[in-house]
Amino acid sequence: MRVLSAAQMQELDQKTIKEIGLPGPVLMENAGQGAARLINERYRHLYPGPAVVISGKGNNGGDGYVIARSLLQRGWQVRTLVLADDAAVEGDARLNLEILRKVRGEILFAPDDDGLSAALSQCSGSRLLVDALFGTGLSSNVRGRYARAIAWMNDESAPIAAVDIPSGLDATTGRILGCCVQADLTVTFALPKIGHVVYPGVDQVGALEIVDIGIPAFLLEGQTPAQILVDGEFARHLLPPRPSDGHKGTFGHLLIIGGSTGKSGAVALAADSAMRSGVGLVTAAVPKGIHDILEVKLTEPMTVPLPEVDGALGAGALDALTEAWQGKQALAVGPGLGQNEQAQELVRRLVRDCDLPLVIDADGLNSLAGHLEGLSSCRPGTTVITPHPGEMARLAQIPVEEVQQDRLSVARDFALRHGVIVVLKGARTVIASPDGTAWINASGNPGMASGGMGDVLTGVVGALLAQGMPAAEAAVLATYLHGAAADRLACREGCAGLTAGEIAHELAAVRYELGRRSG
Ligand SMILES: NC(=O)C1=CN([C@@H]2O[C@H](COP(=O)(O)OP(=O)(O)OC[C@H]3O[C@@H](n4cnc5c(N)ncnc54)[C@H](O)[C@@H]3O)[C@@H](O)[C@H]2O)[C@H](O)CC1
Ligand SMILES: [K+]
Repeated sequence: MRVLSAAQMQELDQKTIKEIGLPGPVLMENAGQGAARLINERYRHLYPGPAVVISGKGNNGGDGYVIARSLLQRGWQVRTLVLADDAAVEGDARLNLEILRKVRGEILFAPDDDGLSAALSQCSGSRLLVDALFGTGLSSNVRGRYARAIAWMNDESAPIAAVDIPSGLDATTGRILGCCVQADLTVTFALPKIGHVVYPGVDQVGALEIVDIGIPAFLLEGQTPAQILVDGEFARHLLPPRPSDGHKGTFGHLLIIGGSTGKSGAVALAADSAMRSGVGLVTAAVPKGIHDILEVKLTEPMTVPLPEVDGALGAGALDALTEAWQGKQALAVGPGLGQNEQAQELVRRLVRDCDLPLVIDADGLNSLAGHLEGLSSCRPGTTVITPHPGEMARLAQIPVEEVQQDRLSVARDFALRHGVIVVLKGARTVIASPDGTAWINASGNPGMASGGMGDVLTGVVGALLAQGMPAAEAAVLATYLHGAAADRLACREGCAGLTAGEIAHELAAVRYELGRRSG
């Protein structure tokens, strides 16, 4: 499902009005009536209220006036609190404020602090709150009486139904701008916004419902860059074919490069999860000091011992690696690699010299921090990097706080600049392509917050690359399957104490069940 930025939604609104000729008041009526219907259904147990609509002076408030009128006509006791002067309300909102007045809606104006205190004292004890204060027009941190109104709503015991987006949430980044309504229900229009589906926004919206307000879907066609929420319905269409006459060679051979003393498990997890993701063959190229350990840990995957220095891959391993990647379909570089300078130099040379599809993770990524020129030698759009926020910060040379402030933009900018697919891991992992398209993964849970999970993801990405999937699709599907495997396990064991190895064991079943879903 597509998700929109605030600007993209406003562009769609305006195109519908100007190019299609659907007047703004009709859009607002459709929005308000649709929202009122859902509110009336969900809060039937609170009928007939009293309910209060807390509105701003913009079109989000305009939606609120339509909702107030619609609830009034359904028999609800409704009052509307406008945090502005009467005269400040303009345009389509003005039209609906006048209509609300003519249908005898009770309207209170709170243009200043004193007015707000007086009005709120009349609204205490309401059974239902409707948040129509700010929508996609919020453009800065919420302050003053607006912040007081939000705090008041959150402190009341009544559930809050947010119109379009919880007030205080940035529709484009999902950031909280000072303070934010904690909604029980959010009714949005046409399509979800990015802010609804990324953290911390995800925690603010409550139940998310979408109302069609009459915007033709074809208007989306030309709109770029696209953002896509990846759920099972979307992911299942990415599953690669599995020809019944397929053999090991059909499904590719993945070479995994990594490991160091004390970090053999990372390679083992990546190799095991690759095998469970449908690849034909896996070979793990590791420092010879841990080779025997891997021979014991791994059964199906093959192993190759490489020259080492201090327990990690040494510069002398390049020739052996060059030979090892012959005849392979993809490489996965980094699990357990370590921070040894020779191993890091080896990765930089490999990235420069190898033109196979590549997934680079963990210390493989740290090798590239400050040496990004190597990425430009990769064929555009064939290399996947899978940083967590700290690794992304080192690669982009910005503070990790800045990465987390706008994950989508950081991932997108890096992908665009370096021609790679970026998988920026975390709750609601973001995948970004050099063409600007971004995906937001909806699967996964806090049970994934433990060591080894990234190695498992690396194995899944590598396995799908080796099966011939285009890099962006492989990254999106792998991220979804990885989270869905954790969800499948969490259904039985909860979200604490899950191990990466157990999640890897769910991968085959998750892929099978996804393939059996029907549209
Ligand atoms: N035809 C349409 O565009 C439709 C829009 N819909 C609804 O409209 C809102 C977007 O309305 P907009 O007027 O652009 O802005 P808001 O109502 O979200 O904001 C109100 C107002 O607030 C001011 N403002 C912005 N930031 C702050 C701040 N930090 N502090 C104080 N005031 C602030 C700003 O000047 C705005 O004017 C959209 O969400 C929908 O709910 C209809 O649904 C469909 C048609
Ligand atoms: K709102």
